[in-house]
Amino acid sequence: MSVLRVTHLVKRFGGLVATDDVSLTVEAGEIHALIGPNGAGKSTLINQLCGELAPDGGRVELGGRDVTRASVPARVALGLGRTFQVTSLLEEATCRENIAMAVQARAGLNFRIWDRIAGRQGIWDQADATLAGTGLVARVDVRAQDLSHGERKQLELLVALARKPRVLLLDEPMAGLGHVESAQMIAQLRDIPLPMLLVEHDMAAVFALATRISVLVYGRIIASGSVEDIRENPEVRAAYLGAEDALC
Ligand SMILES: Nc1ncnc2c1ncn2[C@@H]1O[C@H](COP(=O)(O)OP(=O)(O)OP(=O)(O)O)[C@@H](O)[C@H]1O
Repeated sequence: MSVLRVTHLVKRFGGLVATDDVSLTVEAGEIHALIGPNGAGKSTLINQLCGELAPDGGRVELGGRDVTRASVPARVALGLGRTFQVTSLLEEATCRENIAMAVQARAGLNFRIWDRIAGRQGIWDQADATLAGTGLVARVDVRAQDLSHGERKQLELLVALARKPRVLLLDEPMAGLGHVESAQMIAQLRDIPLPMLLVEHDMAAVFALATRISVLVYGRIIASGSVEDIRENPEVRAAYLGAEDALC
């Protein structure tokens, strides 16, 4: 059974078909990358998977359950985790607090009784366990607003992981990162033992991480296959005309 299954998904904005009969799966143990030129419909697809945008047709299944009409929180509760193109951090809170709040949200606890609940120490312990061995371990007490762009991206990923998802949707995790930070992010993603759908423009990162690649152009998946299949596919190269170096 696929961890995530999308079947014949359609989304229209007026006359524009932004997601045009898209079918794809994310299987256990795979990093399925979704690539495509600007405006191809990648964000529109992710937003439908998360429940932020209702599809006009088709079906989304999470762990075999139909979630096509399910709310965002219902999907999170079923194990859907995501990172965002635009930051979702609590700026005034430290790294440790950002993660603790994600742990707490998963536990469904009330913020006002945080100091009184028996499980308080457990929340901090889980936050520390999430941070242990990561590039942020020396930055646990730094506020999100004082982190570098690369550190913020790392923290966003850890916040998503603190919710203990079963599958991760990653929306451009490399965006805005320099060479060194990208390498760190690739290493961090490689260490995560979760199936992922990775939307990314950075082809070096896609080729380094993906076990399967699907190519979206004008809302349609025009090719899907291994890294080698996609690199050599003439239709894909044509879709990236002008940016062919990206596929080398
Ligand atoms: N809310 C909306 N209303 C109308 N059109 C929209 C809306 N959202 C997206 N679109 C259009 O749908 C198409 C797909 O956009 P989308 O943002 O999903 O592409 P993308 O592949 O994520 O692009 P990028 O790589 O630049 O982020 C574009 O033509 C866009 O202009």
